[in-house]
Amino acid sequence: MSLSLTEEQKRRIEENRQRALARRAERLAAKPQDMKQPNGGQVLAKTANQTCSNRLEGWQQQYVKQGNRSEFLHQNTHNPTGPIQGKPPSAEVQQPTVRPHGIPQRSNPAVGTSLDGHNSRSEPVGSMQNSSSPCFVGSDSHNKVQQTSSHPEFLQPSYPSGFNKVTAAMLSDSNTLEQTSSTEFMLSLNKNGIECVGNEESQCVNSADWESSCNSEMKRDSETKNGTNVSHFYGAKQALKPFAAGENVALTDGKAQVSSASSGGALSGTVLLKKVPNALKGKCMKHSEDRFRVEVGYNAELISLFKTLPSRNYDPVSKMWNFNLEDYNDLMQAVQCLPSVTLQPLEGMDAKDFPQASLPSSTMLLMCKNLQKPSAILRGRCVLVSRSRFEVDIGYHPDSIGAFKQISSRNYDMKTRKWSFLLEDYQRLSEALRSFPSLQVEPLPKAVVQTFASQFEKTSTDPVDVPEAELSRVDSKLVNSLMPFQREGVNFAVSREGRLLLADDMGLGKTIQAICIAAYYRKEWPLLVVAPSSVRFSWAEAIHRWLPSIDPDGISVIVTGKDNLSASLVNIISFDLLCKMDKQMIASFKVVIIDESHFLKNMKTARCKAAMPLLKAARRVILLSGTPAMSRPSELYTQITAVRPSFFPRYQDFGLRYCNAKKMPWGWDYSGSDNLNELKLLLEESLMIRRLKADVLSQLPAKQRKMVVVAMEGMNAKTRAALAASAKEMAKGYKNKQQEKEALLLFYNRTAEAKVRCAVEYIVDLLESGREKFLVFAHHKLVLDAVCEELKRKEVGYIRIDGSTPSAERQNLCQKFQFSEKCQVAVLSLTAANMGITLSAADLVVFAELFWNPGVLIQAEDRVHRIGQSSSVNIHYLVAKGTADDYLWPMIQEKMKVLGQAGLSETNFSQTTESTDFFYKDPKQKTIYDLFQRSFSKDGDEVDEALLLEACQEMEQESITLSVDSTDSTSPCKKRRIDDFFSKQ
Ligand SMILES: Nc1ncnc2c1ncn2[C@@H]1O[C@H](COP(=O)(O)OP(=O)(O)OP(=O)(O)O)[C@@H](O)[C@H]1O
Repeated sequence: MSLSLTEEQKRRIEENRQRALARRAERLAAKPQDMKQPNGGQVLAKTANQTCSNRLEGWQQQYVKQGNRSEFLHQNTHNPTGPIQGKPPSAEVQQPTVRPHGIPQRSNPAVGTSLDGHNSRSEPVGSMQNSSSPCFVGSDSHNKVQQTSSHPEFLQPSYPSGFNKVTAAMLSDSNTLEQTSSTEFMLSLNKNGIECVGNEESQCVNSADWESSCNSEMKRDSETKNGTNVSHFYGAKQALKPFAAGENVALTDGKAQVSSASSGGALSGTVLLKKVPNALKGKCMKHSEDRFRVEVGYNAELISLFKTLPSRNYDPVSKMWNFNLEDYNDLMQAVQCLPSVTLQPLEGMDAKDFPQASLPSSTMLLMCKNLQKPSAILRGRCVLVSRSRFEVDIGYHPDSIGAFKQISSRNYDMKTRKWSFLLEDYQRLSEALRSFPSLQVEPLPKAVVQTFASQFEKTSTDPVDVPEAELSRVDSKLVNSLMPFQREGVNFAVSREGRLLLADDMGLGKTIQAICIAAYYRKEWPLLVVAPSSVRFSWAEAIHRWLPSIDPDGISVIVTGKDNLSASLVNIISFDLLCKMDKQMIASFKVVIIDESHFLKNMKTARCKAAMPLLKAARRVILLSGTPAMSRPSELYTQITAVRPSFFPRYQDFGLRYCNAKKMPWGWDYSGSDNLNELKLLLEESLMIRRLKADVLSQLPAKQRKMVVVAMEGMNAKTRAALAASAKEMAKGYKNKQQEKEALLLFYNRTAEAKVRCAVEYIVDLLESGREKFLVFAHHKLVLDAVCEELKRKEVGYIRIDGSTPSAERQNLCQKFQFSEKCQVAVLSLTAANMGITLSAADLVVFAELFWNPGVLIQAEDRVHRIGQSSSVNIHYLVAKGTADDYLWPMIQEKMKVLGQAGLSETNFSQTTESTDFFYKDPKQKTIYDLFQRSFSKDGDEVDEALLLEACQEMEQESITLSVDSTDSTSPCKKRRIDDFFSKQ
């Protein structure tokens, strides 16, 4: 007999069933462990799906925007309802194909495996199907993917029914759980999170991409008003993004139990990590009763991990970390997050002692969180190491090694442990490295790429020969005088289109080269020369000397702010006056020479501010400096920018690359240095030429004398008047020789007073230019005192030897100058220290004052130019116009000829020094010159003979001993006689 139910009964039963179901659903929500029940997953998944439905739109929009995954979009278009509306809810995971080498090929995110046992491949709709779908929450007994409930602390009651904290975490954090096969999840942690698996090209993102996408997603998330903090995964890119601080790691999903269909057994709670093939291997060893240590090589991630363990201790001797056994399990579990490390367990403790199946403890979560921190990103950089090769400077990163090995030009340096490649492989390698999101590799600077553009395209490593410049348009006198290396300098300049930094060592003739380069561009003149004020007139002289085709009237030295700049063909101006000039007028110059360009090293100075716009506007920029940077690369920045404004438009870029720039509480510190070899290569290729004296010594004379015409405009009115009066008197003539001599000495004395300021200024400029050791000779106490005072004021180490220095002390002073680095200047009396001492540690001698006896001068020069001197010696004679120098200088030259002929001077003075034909245009001057000649020839004969005799004796002495002679061989008696003669003031 069949028992048939009435309609009413059926309705009531159905109502009760519904109520029961509802109660059960409530119970399930309250008791997460109940989710193990078959229906639990469904309930949960349904809720999740509903919750996430709003998000789907955003995700789709993102893809539309990206133009990516069109196939997926197409499928969605065909089934607009998708599983959310049209199908029973299910949590689905993606099922990528497995690539031969074991790394799974990421499949179309639309294709996945449903956790409820439905293979979503057969279902075209995949709105929640990508690997990181928030719908990965449900399970049943068949699909072997279960949401465990053994960690109730992960539940968050305020979540909608069916949500636990794990689910929420998955949803709220765009984590990176990837299913690598239908049965296994692969959580491939890389340096900063998840390894890129599958098709790198389409899926890997660099952190910059990620950041921007993350920002937009965060924005979208914050706009969600569904009452939950859940967000969703946005597809492949999102799944692959690196971890960021504050996220829950995919390990959270370790709460999910993943079963392996292939193995047939469930691995409860396991998150299987794919270790890279050449993972770093280490082992745990017993350290003490309650501690263990880890013996392993360097791995940045591992160290980050170690640092999260409370009981950590680093032993600097063994360079190993050890821990309390209490932390053992946590460590071993967390190590599973690191694909690049494997650790052998402690002896006697099997894997079962720290079951992989156990869910992550809070410590482990903390550790994994720490792994997500940006510090876990492995940072490195590409650095140029030669004209044709670059190096990738990163720590150990197994994946990138694989990429390196794909490049045929690779080279591994065992010493530095760095890989280098030909520049032509740069692009390829950069692309490969970009695919590792855990890696941040700073590229080569734009300036390097620009400069070595040809090397990026070809394999040739030969430097391109600099073509010979066609110099027929330049005065032949100049061209014929160029030494071979100077000619090369000019060729370089022309090949760089007249924009360069000529950084030859001091005394190698930068002036002649600069004049030649400027003359090559003569059609673009007027020419502007900016120089320290102490050498402005020397520039006028040099231009007059080397370019005789220029009318001397066309060369003007600007001495006051009122002078008309640009009125002449050649304009010479000091840095200081440049600041006072009209900016528009300054900017009109197309050819500019900057002498001692390191004067511009500080961009905050007025001189730099005045010069930079001028240099940027000019077509040809010729910077001259023997010491472009004296202490740090930051000093080069303005000079580089002056020549190539496009190289480093931002100081910070330059600072970060080459100055090891650091952010300090007070601002940026650019005082360091970094990548200097690259900087050198860049500069030499693009804009700088530098030869050292040693490089071209064979082309240089043993001594190079230079006349430096010092500017006298700073002379005070009283001195000027006194000098003029003296000259006027002398022009009248004298009744007797005594009067003549007295007048001359007075004139000489006043000359010293007039020159002292310029001489000091010149010495200061030399120091500022980086001259490390040099001699300064002067005759008058006034000048010696002024020089010493200034050195003292500037805290420059010096020695002083004059008539008052006891003989015994001279030796010590000389030793000090010779061997102490701090002792930079030797201030010497022309008559008291011109012989018997050796100061060959210097290779420059400056004569602040002239002297009528060339024998004295040559002897003075030879304090440096003597045995022990390996360099070419530079001699600078400071000559002041309108003073006694006008007469002394030609007289000296004439006498020098005689000494040269007598073999007493190694070099012929007149051949190596510059022309002096600007003297004696006025007949009165001729009268005075005759007076000088007459007086000093007659009265000086005796003295000259005595000096020459002593010089000969000294030379004999030197040739016998061939050793350093630092004793004063002049007898005190003779010396006094000579001193008396010359020091009558
Ligand atoms: N080719 C040349 N022919 C003749 N004299 C030369 C030549 N080259 C350089 N000199 C002389 O050598 C001396 C040094 O030259 P210059 O002053 O140009 O050197 P520099 O490189 O500018 O040195 P610093 O950096 O000290 O200023 C000068 O007297 C100059 O006239």
